[in-house]
Amino acid sequence: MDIIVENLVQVWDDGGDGVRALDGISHHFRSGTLTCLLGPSGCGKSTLAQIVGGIETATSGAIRIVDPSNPAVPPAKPGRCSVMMWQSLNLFPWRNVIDNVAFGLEMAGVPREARYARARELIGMVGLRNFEEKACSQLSGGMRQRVALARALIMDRPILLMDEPFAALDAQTKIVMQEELTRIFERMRKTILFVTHAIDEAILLGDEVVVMTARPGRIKEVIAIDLPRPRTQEMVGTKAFGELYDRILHLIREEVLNAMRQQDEAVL
Ligand SMILES: Nc1ncnc2c1ncn2[C@@H]1O[C@H](COP(=O)(O)OP(=O)(O)OP(=O)(O)O)[C@@H](O)[C@H]1O
Repeated sequence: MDIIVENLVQVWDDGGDGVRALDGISHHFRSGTLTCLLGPSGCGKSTLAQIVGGIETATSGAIRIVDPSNPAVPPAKPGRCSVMMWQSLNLFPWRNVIDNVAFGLEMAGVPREARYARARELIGMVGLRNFEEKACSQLSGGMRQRVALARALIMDRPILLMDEPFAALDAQTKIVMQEELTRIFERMRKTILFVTHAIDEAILLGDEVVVMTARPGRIKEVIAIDLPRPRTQEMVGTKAFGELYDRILHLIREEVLNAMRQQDEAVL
């Protein structure tokens, strides 16, 4: 599904003048591509993901979700065709892996046998075969992340929204999960919005990187990542990767400094 965002503005109620989180965001997120949203803390990345996911409604502007291969079909409702995965995974620790993964289908009334069959497929896909019966409280952070990914994928929605899903992982586990995600993405080709603070992660995963300004969030620049797929960690050391990194770092540094200035002014 294509996600077409037009002049999106979000002003959060803070009991005063309001917090202008997004200020005129327009972008076309193309079907089957992975877009990374990158920007300083508080620039509105999560806000944008939540609005695209239908969890929040924008103050003004429009979102159209359309199937590019079937343009005559009316736009879909944001919440209906997306699923969100957060850093705080919201797994049920007392439930086992398979019941966590199958949760969405259980809520949708899918019979036990059918939902377990699908859950087993996805548990295999994320590399957790034979862990079906383990309680989630007994799993490592990386394994819980895999459960959360399988739980999101089981909904089979065309749009996957990922808000810093790997931020809490140790460096090695993060590398493995990034490679897992690229592998799954190349296989499933969903439209993915991936919020991150990490430039290297954005380049490794993304077809494009949307660099946002300090609050109020606007789009500063969109960088196409033309590295070949499949992507692997070995690419991080290449000249092409380094050039992209430097270019994005330059853009981000300016915005992080702006965000820090804003914070200083708020304290004074
Ligand atoms: N529900 C809310 N109510 C009020 N203000 C909010 C709400 N959600 C976010 N904000 C404010 O909107 C601004 C943007 O927040 P958001 O979480 O979208 O930024 P972000 O770029 O994702 O930040 P970070 O990288 O630190 O997670 C911040 O100033 C934040 O405090």
